[in-house]
Amino acid sequence: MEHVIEMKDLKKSFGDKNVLNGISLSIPKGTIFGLLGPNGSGKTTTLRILSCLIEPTSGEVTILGHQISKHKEEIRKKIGCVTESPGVYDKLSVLDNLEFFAACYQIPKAKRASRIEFLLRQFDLWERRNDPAGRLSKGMKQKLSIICAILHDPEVLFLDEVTANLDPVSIRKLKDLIREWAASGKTIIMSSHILTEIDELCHEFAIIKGEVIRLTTPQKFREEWSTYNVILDVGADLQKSEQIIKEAKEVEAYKRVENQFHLRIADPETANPQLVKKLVAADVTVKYITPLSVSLEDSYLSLLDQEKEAI
Ligand SMILES: Nc1ncnc2c1ncn2[C@@H]1O[C@H](COP(=O)(O)OP(=O)(O)OP(=O)(O)O)[C@@H](O)[C@H]1O
Repeated sequence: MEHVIEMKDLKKSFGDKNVLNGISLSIPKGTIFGLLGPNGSGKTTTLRILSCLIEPTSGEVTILGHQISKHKEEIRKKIGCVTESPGVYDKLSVLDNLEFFAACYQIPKAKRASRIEFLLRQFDLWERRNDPAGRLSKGMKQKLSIICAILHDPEVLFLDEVTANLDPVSIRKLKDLIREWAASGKTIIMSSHILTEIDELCHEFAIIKGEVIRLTTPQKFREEWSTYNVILDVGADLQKSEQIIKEAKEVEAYKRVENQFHLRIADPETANPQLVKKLVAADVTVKYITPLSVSLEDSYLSLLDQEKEAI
């Protein structure tokens, strides 16, 4: 598998404060990769190192085959980054900001105007093209910094809390765009505190707290933290059902939640029908049996609780 980004034992200290204690991650081409972690866990620091904005204290990063310690200029041409604070010039107009970035990225003059117009229209900023960037709303400024980051059509994108300040319609559009970029082979690393965003978008994600404490996919992570995976509703036949559930070899664990049972069943597709047969044979009315899904947020909070207890 082609890894577009390789981080090896990345460490970063600010003075005597160790912020990154050895992050190693490999990210394949076309992946949307999430960075998750509590405040101050080092997400922005990691993204700033990857974006060549700050130097690591030690460790190495390779992006698209170039070592960051040796080939920053090569890397900068091929990456785009959206950081928490939009890096646009308030006194310049929207168009002049983009002209400036286009010149920095050495986008050929013949292509600049059409590329800029295309992106401004895509992000609903065309009508505001002559306004100074300082007069844009926070969300509009965020869109402008996204355009600045993708103007040169980079192969790798770093997005730090990219949906902050955007309205729901713009967030939906941006999510679709992020999926399109990945489908076209771009590699994206995004940090977010919004777990549904990680869940909906990311193929894989790492939870970091100075180091990687979990590397997983949204689905695997939910499965890992879901103690119960099936809901059974038997109406009024609670006692009789409980006896059957207790004795059923298909059920690994269960708990009663009001008028329902939450069950842990290893192989629901084959085990559920057998359990239902047993219940029906005992004259229990099975109202419904359905998968119990756990949100990524529940799983994440459970993990952080467990980490706290371990300290
Ligand atoms: N330039 C700096 N000088 C000193 N300390 C810094 C600097 N930049 C970051 N830090 C510290 O490094 C730690 C990690 O910060 P970072 O911004 O990477 O966290 P984060 O995971 O992005 O947090 P958040 O979710 O709050 O955005 C924090 O304790 C922060 O105060």
